[in-house]
Amino acid sequence: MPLLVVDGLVKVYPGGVKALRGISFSVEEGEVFGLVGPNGAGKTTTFRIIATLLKPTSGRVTVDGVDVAQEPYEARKKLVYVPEDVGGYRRLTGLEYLSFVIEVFMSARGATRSEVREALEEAVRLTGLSEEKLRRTRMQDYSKGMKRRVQVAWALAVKPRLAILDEPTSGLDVEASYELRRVIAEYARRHRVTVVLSSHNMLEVEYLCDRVALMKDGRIIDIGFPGELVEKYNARNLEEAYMRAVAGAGSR
Ligand SMILES: Nc1ncnc2c1ncn2[C@@H]1O[C@H](COP(=O)(O)OP(=O)(O)OP(=O)(O)O)[C@@H](O)[C@H]1O
Repeated sequence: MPLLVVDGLVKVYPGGVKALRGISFSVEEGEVFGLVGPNGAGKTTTFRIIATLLKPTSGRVTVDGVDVAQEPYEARKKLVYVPEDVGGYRRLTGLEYLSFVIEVFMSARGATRSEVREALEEAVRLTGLSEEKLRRTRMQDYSKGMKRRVQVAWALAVKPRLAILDEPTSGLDVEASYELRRVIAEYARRHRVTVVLSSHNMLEVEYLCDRVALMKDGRIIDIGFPGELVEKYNARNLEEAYMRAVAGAGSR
């Protein structure tokens, strides 16, 4: 059974905005799966439903066999959600932040002290920062890129069944994005952590994702391996494939 199953999700927000119009996809264990599409396509809404933070109007999601609407507490033990902009915790140092979030996540799963310590060491390693810098610098004083790296580091280091990363590299410069992509790709493959991420950047998902879903206006217009989609739309790259898929979907 796939690790993540999204089946017929519909979300109508109060006020009548139809954010999701019936989307379905599934993600296998260890896969890096990308949702791509423009602003307002419904990526964050999908993530918030999977992460148990939002109830769908209809449809169903299971993570590792657990229905997220019926058993949200069980589901939360299996997943980590890193929103695009994590606020708060500004006054904690990087190390305090990592210790806090790792402790909260792992103790809910009944981890031992030594497992928590191991995850913290792993997270420190994944940040690429020295422990000294993490000990000295408050979250509010990191650059946006470093903050994202700290957040992604803990999300991967606790080895969840599913890591949901909302636009992990948005707003980062070329070097910081490259480095963060490398960390995600390498870690997911090495530890078989299933990753679902969103991005506006087609080149990024082409590099990072095993499979992608192309979204527009609350619908998935196509889904497949990046190379397969490029070929299917007779395109030079995923960006061009996306544009052709959108044009085709519009004329149907
Ligand atoms: N709380 C809300 N109340 C009403 N409408 C909302 C709410 N949150 C999102 N929407 C609307 O739902 C639609 C989908 O938004 P969503 O944030 O899921 O898209 P997105 O693909 O993540 O976009 P972005 O790339 O800009 O983050 C948009 O039209 C948005 O305006």
